[in-house]
Amino acid sequence: MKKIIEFRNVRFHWHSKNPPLFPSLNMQVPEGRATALLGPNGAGKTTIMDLALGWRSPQSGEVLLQNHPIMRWNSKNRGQFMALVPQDEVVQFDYSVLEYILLGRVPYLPPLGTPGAKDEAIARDALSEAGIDHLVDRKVSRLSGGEKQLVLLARALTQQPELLLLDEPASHLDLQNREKILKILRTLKEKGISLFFTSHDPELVLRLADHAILLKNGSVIHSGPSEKILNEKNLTSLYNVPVKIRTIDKRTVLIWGQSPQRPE
Ligand SMILES: Nc1ncnc2c1ncn2[C@@H]1O[C@H](COP(=O)(O)OP(=O)(O)OP(=O)(O)O)[C@@H](O)[C@H]1O
Repeated sequence: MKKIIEFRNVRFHWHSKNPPLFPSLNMQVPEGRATALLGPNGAGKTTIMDLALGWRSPQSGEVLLQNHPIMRWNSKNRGQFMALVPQDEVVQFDYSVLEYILLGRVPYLPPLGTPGAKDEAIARDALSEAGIDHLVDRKVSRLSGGEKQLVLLARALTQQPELLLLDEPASHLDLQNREKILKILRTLKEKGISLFFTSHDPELVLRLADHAILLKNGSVIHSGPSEKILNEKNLTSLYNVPVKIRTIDKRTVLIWGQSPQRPE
C-alpha cells in the first residue's frame, strides 16, 4: 500500500497545561483510495485535517506527505498538491461565487498575479462539476449552508489537487445533493485522486470509503479496508451506542440506538 499521508508518533496538545489530544498518534492514509476518518464529536478529526495540511505543527512526531515531512513542502507545491473542503468558512470580503472559487487558483499564480482566462475556464468547469453554474454571480455571504458547501467543493476542485481532504462534506446537503456529491467524489476517485474525509453520515461512508480509520480517545483504534473495519462491533464501541448493519434493497444501511419498546 502506497501511503499519501502518514502520522508518526504525533503528539499534539492545544494548551500545554491540558493533557494532549493525541499522546502518540500513528496513522496512514493510502494513495488513490477514499479513506474515511470516523470518530465521536471532539475526537480530533478536524485537528487531524489541520495537521495533515501543515496548518498546525505537532509538539513532537512527524506528519509526512508522500513520505516527505509536510513542513518541508513549500506552500505553493502544497497548494497544488492538496485541497481542503472545510465544514464551513468565514468569508471576510463580499466575494461573488466566481471570485471566491478563483481563490483556488492562487497556488498556480505568480506572486501578486491575477487569474487569467485559463484560470476562469477551470473555475467555471468546477462550478459545472459541482452542479452550481446558476450561483456564479451570487454573493457568497448570502448563500444557504448547502449552497456554500457546494461552492467550497468547487473551489477545492479549481485547485486541481491530487489529494482532496473533506471535513464533513455532506453535513449541510439535502438528499439529492448528497447523491450528487457522492457521484462527484466517486468520479474523482476513479480519476486517481486520493480522498480523505471525515463524516458522521454512515451511509456516505459505507457507499464511498474503501479504507477507514476509527479514532477514539486520542488514538486510532482500528484502521484498514472499510469492509473489514466498518462492522457492528467496531462501530458500537466507537460511538458507545448499539449499531446494527443490514442490507435493504441491496444497500447496506446502519441502524443505531436502542430499538423502540413495544407497547404492552
Ligand atoms: N483552537 C482550539 N483551541 C483549543 N481547543 C480546541 C481548538 N480547536 C479544537 N479544540 C478542541 O480539540 C478537540 C478536538 O476538536 P476537533 O474539532 O478536532 O474534533 P472533531 O473530531 O472534528 O469533532 P466534531 O465531530 O464535533 O466536528 C475538541 O475537544 C475541541 O474542543
